[in-house]
Amino acid sequence: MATILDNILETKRQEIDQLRLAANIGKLVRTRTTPYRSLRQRLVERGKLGVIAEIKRKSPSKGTIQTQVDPVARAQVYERAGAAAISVLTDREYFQGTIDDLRAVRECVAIPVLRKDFIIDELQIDEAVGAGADVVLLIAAAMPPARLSELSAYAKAQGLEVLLEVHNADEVEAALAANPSILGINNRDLHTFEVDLGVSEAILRELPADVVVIAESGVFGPADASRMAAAGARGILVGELLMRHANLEDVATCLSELQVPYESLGNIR
Ligand SMILES: O=P(O)(O)OC[C@@H](O)[C@@H](O)c1c[nH]c2ccccc12
Repeated sequence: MATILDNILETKRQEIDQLRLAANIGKLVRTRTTPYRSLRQRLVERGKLGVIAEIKRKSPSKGTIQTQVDPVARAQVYERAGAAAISVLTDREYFQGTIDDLRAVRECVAIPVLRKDFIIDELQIDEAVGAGADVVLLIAAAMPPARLSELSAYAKAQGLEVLLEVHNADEVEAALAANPSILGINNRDLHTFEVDLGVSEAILRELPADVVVIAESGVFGPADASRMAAAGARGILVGELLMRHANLEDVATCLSELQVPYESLGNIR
């Protein structure tokens, strides 16, 4: 049976056909005026856990998460509350985002912005460049290892950083061979939606210490954040917890509490 990831990738192939048409008639913006900002550097330099704060209205596993979303106001609060970067879900069909959300966010903050989508083609990377993204997500489960390396190299050649997402030990080898800027370990299985923070802990245990890692999904409070930091993650990617708050003051408080200082932890990698 087709899983949700299979369905999403099928939709992406149709969107890429549209992008190709746009590119052919010169309607795909590939140039940018804004400088590139390094998320990797921000994660390595700070003495506390970095939070990549996400803008996500809806998801296939949770349905509608928040109806009142002003991406610009929210992004500014994320930045003010100390986020290491902002992740913008740009998939329309399954997450109710758009590339225009990313463009709007880029224009109102100075911290790095991640294009979060299901990227399987160079044209989507071109589009990310044009919209002002600093980092793109590539998902190991979405393509064969050789293609992963190809797209990673292409994105880096455009000046972007690559966040490469894995979910199990089998994907790690291909991911590291693609030489990502940052390795992301998704605690959520994109086929079954099952979430387990133990996934990050298990994979981190086997990784060389010089790999910059962020733990993605399933963080629902400071205790979870501390757990991911203690396992050796430099950062966490947080969506639902922040998005459930409609009140932006509450968003800021919630985000501040997740940035746990490394000194407070016992066994840091
Ligand atoms: O809402 P959460 O559980 O905090 O998760 C955020 C983020 O990790 C999640 O949105 C995500 C991680 N990898 C993805 C790939 C595609 C779409 C979404 C994702």
